[in-house]
Amino acid sequence: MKLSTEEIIYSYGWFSSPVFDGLSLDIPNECTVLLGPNGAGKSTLMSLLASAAPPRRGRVRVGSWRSDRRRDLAPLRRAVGWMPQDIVPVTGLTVREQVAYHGWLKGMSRAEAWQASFEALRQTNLVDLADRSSGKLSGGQTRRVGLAQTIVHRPSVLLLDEPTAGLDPAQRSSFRGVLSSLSVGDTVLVSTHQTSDLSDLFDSVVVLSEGRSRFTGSAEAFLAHATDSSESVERRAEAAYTAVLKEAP
Ligand SMILES: Nc1ncnc2c1ncn2[C@@H]1O[C@H](COP(=O)(O)OP(=O)(O)OP(=O)(O)O)[C@@H](O)[C@H]1O
Repeated sequence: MKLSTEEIIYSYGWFSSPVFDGLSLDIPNECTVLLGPNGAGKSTLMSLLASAAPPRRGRVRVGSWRSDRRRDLAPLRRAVGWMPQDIVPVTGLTVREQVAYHGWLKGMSRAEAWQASFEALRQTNLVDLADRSSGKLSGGQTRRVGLAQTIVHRPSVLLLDEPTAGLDPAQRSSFRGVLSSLSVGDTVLVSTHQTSDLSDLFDSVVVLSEGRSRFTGSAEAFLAHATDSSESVERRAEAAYTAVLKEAP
């Protein structure tokens, strides 16, 4: 599904300098990794793509919907599943209830959301934890609950903001396994600082720096920025990232 920004201007306050000052970006229609240094604007971009925040100027397009057309906002938000960095447990709910609740928030009926929650838990290997209190889980389990509640309404576009941050290598590997086996979303955008972590998952790459796009293209074109092609994909991804950031904007 088409996912793009057009001439977006956005700042967190009227008097602060803009995070984006006319950002136009076409997100490729596949699994894309979003890279960029701290403060580059990755999380802000994700929240704008999910229409959780309105740009001051410009628009987001998701499929045929536009964020600057009032009647489009509800279907646009339903088409998108956004997993922010912090997953907040809903006090007093079990894992399955929390996942179903997010389906209901996206416009599903209660019965439909309850039904869909089981499938989301199955896809994220959480069926065994369905009746556990959602506030009493490990970091890795909480991330998987975050993923389950993001996919419960079967979005066409999936936005995952640093989904593996703070996880140990085993949990990262397990989360990656879950991610690669998901059968939702024809457009998936994953922000990360761990280039190596997701190298086997991404088809294309976007690099942001200081609110500007520094690279958008296929993974192959991205890796071609690394000079030593005999290195592993992980090492080439790191070298390519450094090279792209060093190039003149
Ligand atoms: N709630 C906020 N209020 C004010 N400024 C903010 C807020 N959130 C982010 N910013 C600023 O917006 C800019 C972009 O931040 P953002 O979190 O989008 O970057 P990021 O690329 O996701 O960074 P990181 O990799 O550290 O998560 C930064 O300059 C940041 O200080």
